[in-house]
Amino acid sequence: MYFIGIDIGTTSVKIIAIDEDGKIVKSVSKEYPLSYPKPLWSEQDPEDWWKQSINGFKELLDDLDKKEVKAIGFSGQMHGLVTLDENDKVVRPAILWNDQRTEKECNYLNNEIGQSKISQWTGNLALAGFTAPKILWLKENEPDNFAKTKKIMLPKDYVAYKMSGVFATDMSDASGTLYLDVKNRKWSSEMLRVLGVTESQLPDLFESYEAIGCMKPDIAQELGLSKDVKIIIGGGDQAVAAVGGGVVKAGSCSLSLGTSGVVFTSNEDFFVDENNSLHSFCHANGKYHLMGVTLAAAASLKWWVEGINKSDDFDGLLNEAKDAEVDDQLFYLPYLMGERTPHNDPNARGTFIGLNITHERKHMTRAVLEGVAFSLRDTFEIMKAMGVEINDISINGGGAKSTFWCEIIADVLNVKVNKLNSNEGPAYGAAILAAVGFGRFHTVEEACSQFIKITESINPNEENSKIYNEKYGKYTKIYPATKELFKQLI
Ligand SMILES: Nc1ncnc2c1ncn2[C@@H]1O[C@H](COP(=O)(O)OP(=O)(O)O)[C@@H](O)[C@H]1O
Ligand SMILES: O=C(CO)[C@@H](O)[C@H](O)COP(=O)(O)O
Repeated sequence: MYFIGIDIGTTSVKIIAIDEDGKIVKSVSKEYPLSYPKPLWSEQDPEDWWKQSINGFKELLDDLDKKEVKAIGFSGQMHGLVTLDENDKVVRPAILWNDQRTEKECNYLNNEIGQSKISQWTGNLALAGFTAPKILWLKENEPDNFAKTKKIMLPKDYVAYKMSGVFATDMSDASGTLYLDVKNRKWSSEMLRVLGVTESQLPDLFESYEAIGCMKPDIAQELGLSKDVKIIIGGGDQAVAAVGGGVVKAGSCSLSLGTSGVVFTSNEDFFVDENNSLHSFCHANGKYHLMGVTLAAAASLKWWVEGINKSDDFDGLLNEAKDAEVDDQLFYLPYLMGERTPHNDPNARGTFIGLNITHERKHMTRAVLEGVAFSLRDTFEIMKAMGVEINDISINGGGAKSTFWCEIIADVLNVKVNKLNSNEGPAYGAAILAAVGFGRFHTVEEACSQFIKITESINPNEENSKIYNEKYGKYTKIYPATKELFKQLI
């Protein structure tokens, strides 16, 4: 038996097949472009997700016994606004999670409607990347497109819809729209009224491990699969990555080093932190979770390696950076796309501070890795202040390929960092949800306990932790000192 997990990531679609014991049999990945048509904008064409998903499936299934494929589970980048017209054609490019154009709409929601109502209705506050402010933006700036929109969905739901014909989403991904009543796991009628959207424009809600239907016969035929292959809706990539990392028990913690960086804890019950500064969302196991998000984590490294150094040699640049001593005077702020946790500031910008004549590329690469780790520590500190006790974290995402970066994170957070038998994060979690939805397991927890193994633990280095603790103290002073300047510069 094979279960397939598909993750519609920001840089690529990743598809993996696992067997009934959770062993990865094959994995493929297909890239697609990301466009920044204007400052603050970030968009993708949903058709690219679909085309590359089909190409990826064909490659994955090439040498697998197709009749053994039983179920497909989904995961995807969260918050993206996908709009379809009455003929199910995409109305405009999807507006992504890291798009920052909605400051005005967020101010309207948080200040005019008011934070207390928004939080009471949804469990969260308006942030620029969330879906609700994007709908308000569309209504105001592209009224013809708004009028044409008959279906509103999230990235993975678009691919699942094309594959199954069922208009569906799940609680974990829907949490990031800001029009789900997270606590009660239903659409918020109050928020829909504010947005001018009706429930008929929204997908039906499922839990992440539930089957929404089967593969459409024409797609099954194209891929050589049975039309009885079950489609399991899956979830937002962060909740699903947490499943892939076994973070399903209350208090357990994961860290994702994808395009974004995320610190995530699993909770039994719905909970909102004092300042509502963390995302308070439904988990993919039917319960709840909290997370904080830095918008440019591995995106900072990709920008540095590919964009600035015009190289594709990630390992080469990272190896070079190992030679640089920890330098307590050189800092990097990773706010290339504005920032969510803890500043919630679309105007924040990336910065190197403290450069001197002796600095070389290796020092700057190291500063990039450290700056992302410090930004993740900001969320970690909020969680610790809430009384969440974190002794170890499981790590996933493309950045976790670098043991050096994992070591820096262990030192900066002063916790043990666990690498797992699968570094495929969301795609692996999606395959686990497929196995649960097919009926191989009764619960997500049962599947995780059988499939997930720690392969390597990285303990913090006491001396480096001390140095980084002091360096973090200085780091936290840079954003407040530059905040007003960033605003004036934009
Ligand atoms: N060898 C490497 N070491 C560390 N990071 C890497 C390496 N190769 C790629 N990456 C990082 O992995 C990121 C992609 O991670 P991934 O989890 O696939 O992101 P997403 O799901 O957002 O598409 C790239 O942005 C890049 O910075
Ligand atoms: O906005 C969020 C979570 O709230 C991001 O985590 C996106 O879901 C995209 O994730 P990656 O592409 O970085 O995995």
